[in-house]
Amino acid sequence: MQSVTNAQKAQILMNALPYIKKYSGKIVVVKYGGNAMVNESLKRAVMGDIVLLNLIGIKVVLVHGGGPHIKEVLDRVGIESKFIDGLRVTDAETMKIVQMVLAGQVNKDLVSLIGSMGGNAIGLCGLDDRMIRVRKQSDDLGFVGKITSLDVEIIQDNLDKGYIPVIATIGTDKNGQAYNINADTAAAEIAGALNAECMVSMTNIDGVLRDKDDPSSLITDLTLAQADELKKEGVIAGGMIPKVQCCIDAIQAGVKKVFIVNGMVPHAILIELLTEEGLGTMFVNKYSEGR
Ligand SMILES: Nc1ncnc2c1ncn2[C@@H]1O[C@H](COP(=O)(O)OP(=O)(O)O)[C@@H](O)[C@H]1O
Ligand SMILES: CC(=O)N[C@@H](CCC(=O)OP(=O)(O)O)C(=O)O
Repeated sequence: MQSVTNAQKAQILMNALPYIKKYSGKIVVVKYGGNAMVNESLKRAVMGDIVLLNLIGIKVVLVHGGGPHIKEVLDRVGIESKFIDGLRVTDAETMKIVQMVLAGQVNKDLVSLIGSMGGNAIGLCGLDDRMIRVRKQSDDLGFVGKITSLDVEIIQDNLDKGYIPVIATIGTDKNGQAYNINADTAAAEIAGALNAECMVSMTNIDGVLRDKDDPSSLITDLTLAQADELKKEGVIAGGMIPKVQCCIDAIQAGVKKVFIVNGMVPHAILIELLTEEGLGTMFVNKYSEGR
């Protein structure tokens, strides 16, 4: 590897200055999908980025998924994973496991990792302070919740104290029954309710591609009108349909910029937020000043 001089290192830090100024004091919601949590070293790199953003004054909220982790435990107890339009069919037994895995294992592992890297994280799920209130989405899906209201005060309070809130996407109905919520959907709603400056959705592909099998066909900038057009053309398919819809919803809820980035690229969040180039797909309401 080419060695970097101290002067070059200093210049790299200076190049980030305008971006640090832009985001410092602002809220950034990061959605970290289970498919991008492939190994410990990558997870560490992502949590390191989050700690760094927090230490330069950015108010980071981490909303995590954990679909593959849920599947692994369901497989172990002999329950088959079933999905309708990308949402997990969640019976009572499955719901117990979803809560155990998301709010227990995945949430606390991320909190602990952030702590080990010098950050202060606090683990929450939508049951805490009845933060995420839901109703049953449909009888076919069982305990899958549609968000009816969000009370983000507990997130705001923790941000004000300098904590990094780490949120598992379990909701509650008015009787205290727990419900499963897709993590992208919850992240977009949380970002909107917090009036976040930006949302970054980390997945296992570079962003929205014109041809999903050709990484060179990455679409770097998308207005809402163009995103709608790509959906109609069928360019956006499968798991990307709900993900893009969540990005559109977040922009419509007032989030200024929304990115889909490849969480398998080490330091993807830092590259996207703190450099001129960026690396994934950026959604904007209409063309503005660029990244
Ligand atoms: N136009 C497209 N650009 C990128 N990915 C696409 C596109 N159309 C379909 N996809 C598929 O969507 C997948 C991402 O969705 P998903 O696997 O549900 O993400 P996650 O698990 O991170 O929420 C990609 O891996 C890809 O196979
Ligand atoms: C209703 C529903 O489908 N919930 C998701 C929640 C986890 C999630 O969204 O995880 P990823 O971000 O890793 O996909 C599930 O049970 O898999």
